[in-house]
Amino acid sequence: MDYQQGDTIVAIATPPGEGGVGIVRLSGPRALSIATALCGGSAAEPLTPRYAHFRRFYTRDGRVIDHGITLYFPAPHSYTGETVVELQGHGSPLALASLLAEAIARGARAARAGEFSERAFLNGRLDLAQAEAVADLIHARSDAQARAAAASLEGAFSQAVDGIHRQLLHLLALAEAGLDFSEEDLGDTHEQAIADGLTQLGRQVARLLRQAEQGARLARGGRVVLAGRPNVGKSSLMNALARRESAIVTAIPGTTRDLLREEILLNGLPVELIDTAGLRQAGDAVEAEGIARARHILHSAQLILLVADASVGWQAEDEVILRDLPEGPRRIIWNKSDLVSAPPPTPAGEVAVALSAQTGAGLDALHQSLIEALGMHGDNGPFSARRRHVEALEDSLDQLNTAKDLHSVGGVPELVAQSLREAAGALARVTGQIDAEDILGEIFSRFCIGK
Ligand SMILES: Nc1nc2c(ncn2[C@@H]2O[C@H](COP(=O)(O)OP(=O)(O)OP(=O)(O)O)[C@@H](O)[C@H]2O)c(=O)[nH]1
Ligand SMILES: [K+]
Ligand SMILES: [Mg+2]
Repeated sequence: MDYQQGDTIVAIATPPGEGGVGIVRLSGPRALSIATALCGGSAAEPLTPRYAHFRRFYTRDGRVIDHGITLYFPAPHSYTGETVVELQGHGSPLALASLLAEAIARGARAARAGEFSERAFLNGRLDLAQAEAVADLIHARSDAQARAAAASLEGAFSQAVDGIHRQLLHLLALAEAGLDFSEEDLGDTHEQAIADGLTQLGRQVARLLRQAEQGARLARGGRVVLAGRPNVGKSSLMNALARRESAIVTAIPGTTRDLLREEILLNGLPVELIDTAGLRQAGDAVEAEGIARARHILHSAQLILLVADASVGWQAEDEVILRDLPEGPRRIIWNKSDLVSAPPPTPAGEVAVALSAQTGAGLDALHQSLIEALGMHGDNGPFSARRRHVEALEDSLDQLNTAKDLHSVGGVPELVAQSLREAAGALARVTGQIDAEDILGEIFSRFCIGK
């Protein structure tokens, strides 16, 4: 894309609210002329590239809105690859809103969410995986997430993808060379080289896929839902895990009605805990709504903790709840174990953890069980990734395996080459070298405005 084409976008790049500094960012062919006008027009010295100018910012009728630093980045040496100007004033929501309105009045357009990063991608300043890492870094909620996103932004993931992509194209060239000659011409060494290449690339993609899965898990975090009969101690357990009195605990069954959320860190990864209303025949409309919400949220859980009362053992009502749970990982939690000498028998085929939310006994074992059930043990992966990347790598691996199978039985060389081409294409989707248009809206709309 020619960076001198298209409109000029503007946004407040700093978060909403009061702060020391507030930044309005312009990008596009008219960024310099609009910023110059905002800074008083031709009366002031022209802006020098990458130089911090102290400037007043004016309305069209000459009123001073604020003053601060103006930075000018001529295309293509900017975040977006277009001409960018930043006006860095005070973090006053009203002054920033005026500045934004003035820029729009002078011909800029309010930027959509993620539009600066989208332009950076379209202008080749970032590949797609890196642009996604920008959003992941901004939204990171744990140190491990931030570090992984920074690694992706630095290109750790993209370089691994590109490296394999290059080798795949090389192998494809080799396979295609075979199409023009009969087998006798090229001989066994040629076929052996293709076989070796397929095996080796399969291993590399499989390894990268595992890392991407770790990275995606890391970026996503986990959601754990606490469910069970009234009064078994779901809210008590939530408070014990969150280490604060977040939920109301009383001896009255049906205490919790709304969904309650707390975030905890497990092995450096954020996990969202959700406490729910006790599941039973509801007493009133409020409780009925709480129970409906509880049942609904169970479907989005990565892990369900079905809490039961160790002092009374497994009840018919527990069994009904267990049978109604959606498919997926779950654990039985024998709470109130402080009241018994040994936990009661657990239903066959279920994994249980005995603990006491009140005394804290058994909480460490629960932590371990959560880490294991959510696959959060060990290495968090060297970079952040997303479901989209994992799927593309899976496709690539599938195609490589197909090529390998076809080749090993002496299948049609054209089909081997076709599978290799598809394997390369799937990799290219990760970094957005191909098929990017369809997903840009989806990816960048989740960014914040001004990024
Ligand atoms: N002895 C003992 N009592 C507990 C334990 N955990 C919770 N309780 C008591 O059990 C009662 C119910 O606890 P809650 O945490 O409100 O139970 P809940 O499952 O959230 O109840 P609802 O929100 O009404 O469904 C309270 O009186 C708690 O003090 C425990 O580990 N040991
Ligand atoms: K209760
Ligand atoms: Mg409760």
